[in-house]
Formats: sequence, C-alpha cells, structure tokens
Amino acid sequence: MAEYVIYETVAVLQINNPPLNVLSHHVRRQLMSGLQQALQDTAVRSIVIMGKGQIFTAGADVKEFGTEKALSDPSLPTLVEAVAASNKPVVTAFHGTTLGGGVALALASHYRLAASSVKIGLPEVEIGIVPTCGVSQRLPRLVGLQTAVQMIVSAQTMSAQQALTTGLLDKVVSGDLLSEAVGFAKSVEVQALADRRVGSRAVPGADTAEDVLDAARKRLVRRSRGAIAPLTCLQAIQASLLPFETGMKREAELGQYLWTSWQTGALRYAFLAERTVKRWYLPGNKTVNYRTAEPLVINSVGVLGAGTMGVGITICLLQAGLKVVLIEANKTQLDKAVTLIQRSLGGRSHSKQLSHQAMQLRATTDYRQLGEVDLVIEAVFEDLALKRKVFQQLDSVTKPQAILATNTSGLDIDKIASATQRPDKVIGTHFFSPANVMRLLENIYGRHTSPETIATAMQLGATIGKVGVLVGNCPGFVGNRMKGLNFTEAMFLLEEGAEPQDVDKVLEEFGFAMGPFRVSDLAGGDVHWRRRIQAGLTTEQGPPPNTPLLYRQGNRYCPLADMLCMQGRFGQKTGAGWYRYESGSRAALPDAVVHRLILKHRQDNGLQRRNISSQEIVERCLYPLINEGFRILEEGLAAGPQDIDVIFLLGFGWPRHTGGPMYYADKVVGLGILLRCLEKYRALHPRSAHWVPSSLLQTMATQGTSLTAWAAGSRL
Ligand SMILES: C[C@H](O)[C@H](C)C(=O)SCCNC(=O)CCNC(=O)[C@H](O)C(C)(C)COP(=O)([O-])OP(=O)([O-])OC[C@H]1O[C@@H](n2cnc3c(N)ncnc32)[C@H](O)[C@@H]1OP(=O)([O-])[O-]
Repeated sequence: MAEYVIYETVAVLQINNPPLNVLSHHVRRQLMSGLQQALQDTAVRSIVIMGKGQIFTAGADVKEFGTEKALSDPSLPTLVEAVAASNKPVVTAFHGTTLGGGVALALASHYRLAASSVKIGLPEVEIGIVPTCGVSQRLPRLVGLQTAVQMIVSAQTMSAQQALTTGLLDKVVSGDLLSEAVGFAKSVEVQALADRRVGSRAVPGADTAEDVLDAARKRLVRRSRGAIAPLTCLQAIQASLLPFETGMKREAELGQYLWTSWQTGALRYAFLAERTVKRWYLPGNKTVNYRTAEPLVINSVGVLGAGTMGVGITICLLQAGLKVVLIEANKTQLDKAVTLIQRSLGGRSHSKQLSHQAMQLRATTDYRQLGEVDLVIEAVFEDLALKRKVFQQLDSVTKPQAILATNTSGLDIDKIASATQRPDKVIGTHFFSPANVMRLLENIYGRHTSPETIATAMQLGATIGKVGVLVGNCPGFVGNRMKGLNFTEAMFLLEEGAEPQDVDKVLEEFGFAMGPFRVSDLAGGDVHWRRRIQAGLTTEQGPPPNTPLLYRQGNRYCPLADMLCMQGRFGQKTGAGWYRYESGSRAALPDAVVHRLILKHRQDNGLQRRNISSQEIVERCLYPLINEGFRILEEGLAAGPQDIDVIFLLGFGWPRHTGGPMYYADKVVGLGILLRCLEKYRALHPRSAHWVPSSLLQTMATQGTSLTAWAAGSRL
C-alpha cells in the first residue's frame, strides 16, 4: 500500500509494499488517491513521494505483467502522467534501489532527491521491454542522449554521485531523507513549475545527436546477436528528439512491439527462472526441500588445489567475507596463487574492505590446517582416482561435521563419497570458469547426500553471489551432459560439408557469444581429449585397436578433434586448434591446415560433401541437446525446465533472449515440430542414439502439453 501523511504544507506519499515496494495495482491505486487528495487539499502546497523499508521501489510489478491487474486503473502510465500534470511541486526522494517505474515517477516529478547510497537503474532491456511511462522521452531531455543510452541500453545502475553529476538528481542528502525531503519541498513551494517539467525541455546537445545515436547503433548491432530489445530501446531514445507528445506515442508503439514479441516472454521467464531455482527440492522426493532442510552455518572454508579453479573459488569466498584456508602441495604454485588472489582483491576501489578480505586467507601446503574449517571445496585435477584419494585424506583431517564438496565437472559423486566415512556430507559443487565471474553453481547431490548438506551448498552459493541449481548425479551432470552433444553434432557437420567457421557463425548469429569450435579452442581441446581417452573412446595414438574410425561404442564418432590433439593443436594456448592464432592474439583465424585435414578425412572415408543450411546447423547442434534435457527431466535429475535453462543461461552462454534450451523448445520451436525434426534426423543418422526422442517429449508433443505449464504445475 501507500501511506499518506501531512507535514504542515507537505503531503508525503510513502510506498509501503515490502520487500521491494513494487508498484503493484493496489500501490498505484493508493498513490493515485493520495495524489488526488493532496491536489485537492488547499492546505497542501507540495508533495513528496518516497518509499518505506529497504528500497524506494524495484519498479513495475513484473509478476502482474500479462494479467488484467497490469492495465487496471490506474495503470502505471496513468499514475506517472498524473504526477507530471500536478500543479503543486512534486519531489521524489529515493533511497536504496530505484528501478524502472520508480525512475519514471522521479522523471515525471518536478524535483529529485536521493540518499547518498542510492542505486538508480533501468533494467527493462534485460526483461526485453522499453522503459515506458515516459522514461525514454524524459531521461534524454534531463541528462542528454549519451547518458540516457548508457543507462537504458546497458541496464547498469548509477550511484547517487553520478546521478547528481549527470543532472538526474537535484540533490543528494546524507541526513534523514524524510525530513530533508520535507524541508526541500517547502523550499520550492513558491517556485514556478513550468521549467521544472522535464517533458517540456529540449534534449541537450541535439546537434551531435545523430553521431551519438549512430555510434550506439553500430555498437549494438555488433553486440545484440539477435536480441531485439537493445536496438528497439535505442529507437525509443531517438524519438525523444521529436516533440514530446509525438515521442510518447512512438515510445508506446515500440513498447507494444516488444511487449508482443516472443523474446520479451523469454527474458521475463529467464528473470523469474533464476529466482525459482532457489526454491529447490529433490525431484524424486519433494519433502526434501528449501523449506524443510536447514543449512549449517559456514564461517570458514578450505579450498584444496590452487589451480585456475581453486584461485577463482577462493576469490569469491573471500569477497563474500568468509575465511579461507587454501591448500596446495606445490609451494611455487601456492605462492603464485596467493599473488593472483591478492591482486584480484586489491584491484578494486574499496581497497580497505578488500584488503581486510585478503587477510582472511591462510595459504599453506599442510593439509592438517583444514582441521577447523566448516566446509572444504576440493578443486584438484579431474581424475576419479586422485579425487578419491584426496577425499580419503580430507575425511581424516577435517572435523567430523565438516562438509566435503568436490568441484568436479562430471565425475560420479557417489564414487567420490564412498572414499569417505561420511557420504552424507559429500556433495558436488560445480563452479564454472572463471569461477569468480560466472554466476552459476551446479550443485550435485549423491545417493547419500543429506538434506542439510544440500541446503548448506545451496546457501553457500547464495552467500557468494551465485545462482545455485540443484541437480542429480549422472556423467557430466546436467550442463556438460547436454552440452557434449552440441559439439558431437558440430563435428559431424564438418564431415558432411561445413567448415568450423560456418558452424560458429550460424550459432553466433543465433545468439551465442562464441560458436562451439571457438569455445573448444578457448577451453583447450586437450581437456575433452583426456576425457575421451579415459572413457576408452580413443587413445593418444588414435582409435583403440580393432575399432572402426567412424564408430565407437555402438555410436557414430568423429575423430577430427582427436586428430587435432594428436598434432598438439589444443587451441589458443598452443596457438592452433580448430583455428590458428597469431602470437598474442585471441582472434580465431580460419586455418588452411584444418581445411585440408577435414578434406582428407572426408576423402579417405568416402564422406560426401554437401551444402548445409543455417537451419540445419541450428537444428543439428541444438536439438539433440534439448532432447537430452527432456531425458534429464524424465530421469528426475532436475526439478524442472527452469533449472536446466538457468544452467545454460548462466553457465554456457545460451542467448538469454531465447529463454534457455527448454523454453526455446517449448515456446519458440514447438514440441511437435521438435519431435518431427528429431525423427527426421533419427532416420538419416540411425547410428547416433541422441536422435531417439525422449519419451517425455513424445508424450508431451502428442498430447499437446506445454512444458512450461507442466513445470509450473509440478513446482513447489
Ligand atoms: C516503467 C518501467 O519502464 C517498467 C514498466 C518497469 O518498471 S519494468 C520493471 C523493472 N524492474 C525490474 O526489472 C526489477 C528487477 N529486479 C531486480 O533487479 C532485483 O529483484 C532487485 C530489485 C535488485 C532485488 O534483488 P534481490 O537479489 O535482493 O532480490 P530478488 O531475489 O531478485 O527478488 C526478491 C523477490 O522479488 C521479486 N521481484 C523483484 N523485482 C520484482 C518486480 N519488479 N516485480 C515483481 N517481483 C519482483 C523476485 O521475483 C523475487 O521473488 P520470489 O522469487 O522470491 O518470489
């Protein structure tokens, strides 16, 4: 609700809708009635709009979108325009965070005040919408095109000081916001309002407008990769150069265009999915869930292994204020890691706080120093025998109640847990590289992992600012199990006629930051080569004895990646992989050596080259992965499609504007079309088991069920 209080001649309207003061219908109704009351009351000479609680407002109520409530009177645009039309000065005073609709109210007001700690932002582009309610029209008039583009298109928040410098704020206050706002409102009661109305101003610097917009457009065309919201937002900003009323009409049209696009639905879904997965439960036993399981309190964490992952994990633990004991047997490696960690923590602006964080690190070669930690994250080399040995040691040196987590990207959690006397306290915590940057934490429970251990790992993820997704134990878990198929098919496409750059280009146009071959070169082809060797699919010298070149373990197999690795072409780190790299450069250049290798491979094996369409590349690379997602749901390894989608959005660079693989299949491709496509490729490629449609997909496609509706029904 919104509260109405009078302070002498000032009417204060306070939004009170915890926790985030979103502008839901009941809040808008009360704000509107408060505004009307203040306008009618002759004793009131000015109006202040504020928020109670932690923040001013997170903006419009996203959960109302698409429902009748969003449009019910007063809608947000109606409320904002009523503020703009007020003939008594309106002062918006904000604190905490002010987003979207909150900024719209502020821009429609005559004055803007904020607490010094405020963060102001326009996250609309991230949920695929244009900042409406006049934001795209008033903001450029107030702060200029350059800043407006920066705020609207980048969705980055601005500090109070920046907002003051750009002219968005009239004043930053450090004392009590309510009394400062009331005092300020009184001081402007006699001021004329005409030139305080942002809508009646002209955009400053109109003579350089085209240059600013052109530069932004070029940048966005390069970066958007199929996402339509950023460029549409830019068009709305451009309309601010028109007369205000015309610009407002254009803003509404563009808003409607985005609103009805499938991408907006996908982005809104992604926003909510990231929050839904926090409410975890075991797919096979819903009684074990975030409500019933209590996490242990974690104050100190041991990290075992100071390689790239260990360093990244240590940085995010320290940044969250935890004490860390970093163990590494190799002293030189340990010293190198400490330097990296200290540099990373000290390299930011709040150096006092961060040097305190760096002081929470104890780095040692001595395992016994782990005696007092509450939880250990093991990050040694990806080798089952080694990890089992390490867990045996951890079991003997840590206190009995300590949780032992393994940062494996696909090894069997139960096999690791069985090396200890406490399998209930063993869990997988799969970080993504770089661990201090990537927001995903794939948490894997084993057969004996206790609810308390799961709750603790999920809580730890939240503490260190990650989105934890809980999944079951299977080779590769959810992410790598699905992702592997994408690369498999990408290689088959090379055998059939494509070049690495063709496949990468199509998937980059689809929205991935990098295609599978560029990703492979970045990650290092040797990592997966070692895995294939361990799995008995190949050897360092080529196919295992008596094995056909193009088939392994009953399935079609492409040996091209193995051939590159046998030549020492591991990717960027060796200067050559699927592409070649000039010294010091990360630019992937098509390589005639690879071209000839593929050509010869086709000739030697009687593989016919044909033209492959972009559509086929998308279908071949993405549909098997999606089919595997359905199998994962069928096998109860993930609670719902949201969990899978979040893993791909945050861990694998899946384009956010498509919602993630499962949402894309359900809402964009359509399950019926997906099924028919899988069947078509299954007939063409009978030796690839991944084309066999999952039975869950078959049932849903035949019954016409929507995956998202099915998931919404089953979610806790
Ligand atoms: C005119 C104008 O152009 C248009 C028309 C608009 O205004 S469009 C709307 C623009 N506003 C946004 O896009 C808001 C984006 N929100 C955020 O960036 C963050 O939420 C946050 C504010 C920085 C807080 O982060 P947090 O980490 O402390 O908590 P949380 O876990 O994220 O959120 C806690 C709970 O609040 C829910 N929530 C957050 N923002 C919400 C919103 N705007 N509407 C409804 N629910 C919201 C969220 O789903 C979760 O619910 P549940 O899952 O627990 O049921």
